[in-house]
Amino acid sequence: MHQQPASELDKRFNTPLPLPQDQQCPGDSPAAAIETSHRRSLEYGLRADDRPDFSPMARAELSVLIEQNRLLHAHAVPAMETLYQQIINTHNMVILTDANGVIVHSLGDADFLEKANRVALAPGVAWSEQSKGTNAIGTAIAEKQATLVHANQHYLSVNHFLTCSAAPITDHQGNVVGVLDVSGDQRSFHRHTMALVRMSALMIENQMFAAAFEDAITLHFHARPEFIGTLMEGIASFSPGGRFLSANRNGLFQLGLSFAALQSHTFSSLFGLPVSALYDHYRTASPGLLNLCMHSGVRVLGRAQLRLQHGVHTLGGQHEAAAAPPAPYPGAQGAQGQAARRLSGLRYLNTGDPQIELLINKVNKVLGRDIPILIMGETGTGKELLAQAIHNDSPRAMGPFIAVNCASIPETLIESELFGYEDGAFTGARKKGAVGKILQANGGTLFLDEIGDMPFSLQARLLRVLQERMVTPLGSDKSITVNVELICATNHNLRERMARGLFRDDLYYRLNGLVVKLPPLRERTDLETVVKKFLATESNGGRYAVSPEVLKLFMRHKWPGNFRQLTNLLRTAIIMAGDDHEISLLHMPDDFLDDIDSEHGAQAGAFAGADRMVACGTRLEEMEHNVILKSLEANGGNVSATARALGVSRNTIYRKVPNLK
Ligand SMILES: Nc1ncnc2c1ncn2[C@@H]1O[C@H](COP(=O)(O)OP(=O)(O)OP(=O)(O)O)[C@@H](O)[C@H]1O
Repeated sequence: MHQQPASELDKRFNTPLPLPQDQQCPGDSPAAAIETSHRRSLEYGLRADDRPDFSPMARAELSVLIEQNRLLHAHAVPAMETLYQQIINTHNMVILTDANGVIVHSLGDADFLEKANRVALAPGVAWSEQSKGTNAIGTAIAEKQATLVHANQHYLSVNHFLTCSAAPITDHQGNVVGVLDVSGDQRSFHRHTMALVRMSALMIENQMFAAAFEDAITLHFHARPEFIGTLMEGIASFSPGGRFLSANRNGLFQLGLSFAALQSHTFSSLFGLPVSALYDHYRTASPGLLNLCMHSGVRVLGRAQLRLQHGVHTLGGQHEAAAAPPAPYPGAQGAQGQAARRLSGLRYLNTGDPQIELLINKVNKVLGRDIPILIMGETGTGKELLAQAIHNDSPRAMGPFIAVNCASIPETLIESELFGYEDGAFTGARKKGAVGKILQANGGTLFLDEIGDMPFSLQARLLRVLQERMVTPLGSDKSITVNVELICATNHNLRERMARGLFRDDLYYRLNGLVVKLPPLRERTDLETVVKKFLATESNGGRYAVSPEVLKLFMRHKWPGNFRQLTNLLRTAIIMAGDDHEISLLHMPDDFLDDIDSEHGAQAGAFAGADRMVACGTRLEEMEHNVILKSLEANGGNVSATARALGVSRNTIYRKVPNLK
C-alpha cells in the first residue's frame, strides 16, 4: 500500500477550510470527522493528486445493480424528484447510491451534470472512501451519519470544486442500505441543503419501513393528528395477531421504549386495545382516526394499514398471546422477492421490450384517472404483477391492493368473498360476519383476475357496485359506500364469451376503459435482461448467470407457461448449480430439454442433445456417434435418408457407426 508522508496530511489540515463558521449548520461534519476520514483515505493508499478510475460499470451491470436495490430505488426516486424541485437551477444534482456508495440514480441541472461527469458523479461509479477518499457519500457510509464535505475537505484535489451533503438511509433494522446526496459547485453552497437531504432521507426510510413487512399491520401514529402522514409520525408494525415487529425512529421515541424492550410487547399491551378492535374499526365504511392510549398514559391518534395477503378476517379472534408467526423480514430468503414484487412499479417492468414500453406509456397516461384497466394475456405473462405495479405507481399506492382470482374460488363462494356477509347470513357463515374483498379494497385497488370466469349471475351485481359505488354485504340491508380503482385481467377472449352469452355486454363495456395486452415471453425481445434481473433478485447479490448455451435454448423455447415457467425453472436451476455460479445445461430439468427437443424436431433435438453432451464433457467422436444414432432413429433406420439429413455420404455413416448392418 502506498504511504503518503505525514507532512502532506498535516499540510492539508493546516489549510483553512473554506466553509465559513457562521454558515455551518448543526450536524455539519466536524473537522475531526473529516480529519479521521482523511487518515482513512491515506491508509487506503490514495494520494490527493490521484485521478482514480472514473469509468462507470457496464449498462447491463448497472441494470442488475438497480434490480438488487429495487426497494430502495422504488422509494427513493420520487423523493429525489421532489428534492430536486427544491434545488433546481442551483448547479446541483441529487444522487442515490447503494450501501457501498455506487451511484444508482442521479438527476440534476444540465450545466452541472456536464461538470459532474468529469469527475464521474454518474450512475455506475463508486464513491466509497476506498475509491474516492473523503467525500460526503463515502464518509457518510463510513461514519453512519449525515455528512457535509465542502470544497477542499474532499481528499482528492480533483473534487475540490464540489460541495456535497449526504445522509445515509437505513432499513428497519438500522442497516445502512444507501445514501442520498446533493452535490454541487462549491460556490453554490447553501446552509439549508443538508437539512433538505436529511429530511428526504428520513422520508425514504419511513416509506421503506411502512412497506417492509408483508402480512402485517402498520400503524402510523402521533399525538397530534396533523403530524400523521408527515415525517414526524411514529410508525410501528405488528403481526396479524398483534405482536410487535418493529418501529421507526419516531415510533421508538414516542413509545418511549427501546427496540429490545418492545420485542415482548403486543398491540394490546402498548395501546390498551385488542387487535380485533382494529378489525372492527376498519369494517366501517369511512373509518376515521384510531384513538389510542399508550401504556405511558399519553393519547395518540393513529391510522392503520392492513397489509394482509389473506384478508382482514385474519385479524379477528382474541388470541394475541398466541400470535401468528411474525411476518418475514424482507431480507429473508424469498420474502425479499415477495416484498419486491409488491413494491415494483411500472418502470421495473420496462426491461427493453418495445411492446412493453408502449404498454407502460399507455398505462401511465390513465394512472389515477379512474379509468378501469383490462389486462389481457396468456397465463403467466405477468398480469397480476402488472396490476400490482399499476397500483404501486398510482395515487392509491398507500391504500390496499386486493387481488381476487375469480377462477380459483368456488362459484358458490364468490359472492360472499366479494361482497362480504353479515353475522349468520348463511349456514356456515363465521360468527362475526366477514368483510368482502370489495370493501377491503376501499381506498385502494381491486384486481379481479380471470374476470371471464365470473359467474354470469354475479356479473350484474358487480356492475351495480361499479356504477353505484355501494356494496351490500349478504344478509344485510345496509349499503356501504366504496371507492375502489378496478383492474381486471383475463386470458379468455371476452368478446367471444359475450357472443356465447357467458359474459354481459354492459359489464364488458364498463370494464374496458383501457385494454392492454401483455405479450407472451416467446415474443419478447428482452429475455436476456429479464433472466439477468431475475437471477440478480433471486440469488441475493447477482452471483448467478446462465451460460451462453442455456441462453440460446431459452431464446428458442416457446415458454407455454411464460414467466411462471421461466422463474420456476431458474429457481430450481440456482439450487442445482449450488456453488457453481454459471447455470449450464447440466442444471436444466430433463423435461425442459425434452420440450426443446420436441419443439425443434430431430435436427434441433440433436443440437440440444449435443449441447448437453458438451456440458457433460463428451468427446467429439462420441458426440458424432450419438448424433448419427439419433438421426438414424428419426429416419427409421434409413441410412440414405440419414446421410442426406446430415449432409454426408452413406459411406461416412457406415464408417462412423461400424456395427451398422
Ligand atoms: N416481468 C417479470 N419479471 C419477473 N417475473 C415475472 C414477471 N412477470 C411475471 N413474473 C412472475 O411470473 C409469475 C406469474 O406472474 P403473474 O401471476 O403476474 O401472471 P398472470 O399473467 O397473472 O398469470 P395467470 O394468468 O396464470 O394468473 C409470478 O411468479 C410473477 O412474479
